[in-house]
Amino acid sequence: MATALPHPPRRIPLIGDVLGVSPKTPVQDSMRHAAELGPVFERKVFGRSIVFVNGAEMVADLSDEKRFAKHVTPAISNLRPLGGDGLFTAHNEEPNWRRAHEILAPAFSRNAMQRYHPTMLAITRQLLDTWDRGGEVDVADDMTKLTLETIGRTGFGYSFSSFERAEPHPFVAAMVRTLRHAQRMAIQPPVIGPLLSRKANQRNEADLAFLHSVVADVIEARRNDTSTEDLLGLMLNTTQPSTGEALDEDNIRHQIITFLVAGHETTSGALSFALYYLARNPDVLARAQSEVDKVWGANPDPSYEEVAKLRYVRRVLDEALRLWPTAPAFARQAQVDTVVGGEYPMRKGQWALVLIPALHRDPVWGDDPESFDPDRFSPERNRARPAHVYKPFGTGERACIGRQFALHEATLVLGMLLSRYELRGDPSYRLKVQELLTLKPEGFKLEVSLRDRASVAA
Ligand code: HEM
Repeated sequence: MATALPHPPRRIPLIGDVLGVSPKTPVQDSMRHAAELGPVFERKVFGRSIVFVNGAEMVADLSDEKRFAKHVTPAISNLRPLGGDGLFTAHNEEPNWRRAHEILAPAFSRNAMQRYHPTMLAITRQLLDTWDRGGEVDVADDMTKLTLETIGRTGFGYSFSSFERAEPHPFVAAMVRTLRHAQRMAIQPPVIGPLLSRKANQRNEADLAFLHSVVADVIEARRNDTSTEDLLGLMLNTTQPSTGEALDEDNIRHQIITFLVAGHETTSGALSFALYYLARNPDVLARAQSEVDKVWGANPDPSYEEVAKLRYVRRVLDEALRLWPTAPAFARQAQVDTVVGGEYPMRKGQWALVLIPALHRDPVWGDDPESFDPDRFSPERNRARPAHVYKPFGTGERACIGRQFALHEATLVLGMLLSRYELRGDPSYRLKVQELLTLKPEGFKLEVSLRDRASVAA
């Protein structure tokens, strides 16, 4: 942006705005700056400047698809060794973006969701089998097992045997390390940084090779299968409707890794935050539980259609994603010379980062944006809010392709857990948000026990 922007105090020449910030919490540090500096501000790190936008009016401008499009930031570019020109990391003009987007669209249709539903339910029941033993559960770990298994089996017919192992699948450990590596690379100092990270780079190469080998196995297992019922079937056996072009094998590998990562990290975080807020808010928990009992009855076996009937549970999820949108930022690049927020000129090619958790605390959300209130998402209050103030799934053509998948899966799982268990959080737990490109409540545990069915029936 051409106009001088507010920036954090104590800027150091050459180094920039690094005092008082931690490489482990870039999002939460930026949220603090947003609260102090207002709807737009700039941070400099080692000579690189990033403009952060979080005001509702300005985000509405950035959401205008005629003037702005997705920008692949340096942080996303660092994920290219993992995702290549897969959907998430592709530049807008790369032909494989539109090709894959068209080829994969049927995998996210209502029909496809109906097909995935029994698998999602079966995997949820595997989680219930382990929770039925009662006692303390590590919420983020269990939600990660569940969501990885769900995308693996519904998308690729591949099981990570997540519930049969004591430790998470090695794919998860390798993936977490590569995400951490990419996050560190995004803020390392020039020249000295690459020298210091030689060993870490070697480790990262080994992790990438391992991730690609898992994916090669996933493809091999389906080599002679001609079905087109899931993501992999569509990629192996169909072509782009508008051109007749197929995806090449390199790109298919990148798409699989993309979906395995994008398809589980964010949903598992969303479920974990929702459970955290349920445990913290007994009134909300009681209301959600009573909705599930009323709509599904005792011992539920919900059909696809019955999941969307859990209106209040869905609001709990929406509100958890308001406070902690688990993919916390997206970037927009000007396609023309323009002005945002009525006063900030942006030249064609300039870009800005939308800090979603700060947008979700804009004054349009009322004077107590930190409070957890699922009724913010009642139909009346939804209608009363301006457009473009709620963006947990990004915006425009490059918004999340898996939105309905995530919402169906998460509502189903929350409904099943609410129906079956008393959920008690540790009252001394203080929310600690872990940042690893996506957000999660770190170290959050629940004490679970089977509900007393007599009281459910009453
Ligand atoms: C609560 C869960 C989820 C959240 C909060 C979320 C959030 C997002 C956001 C914000 C973007 C846009 C990123 C950008 O503009 O740079 C995105 C893109 C994407 N998401 Fe999700 N996502 C979720 C679940 C899923 C699931 C379940 C899948 C797959 C089954 C998925 C696959 C993708 C893909 C492939 C893209 C890139 C789309 C494109 O550029 O064409 N996501 N997601």
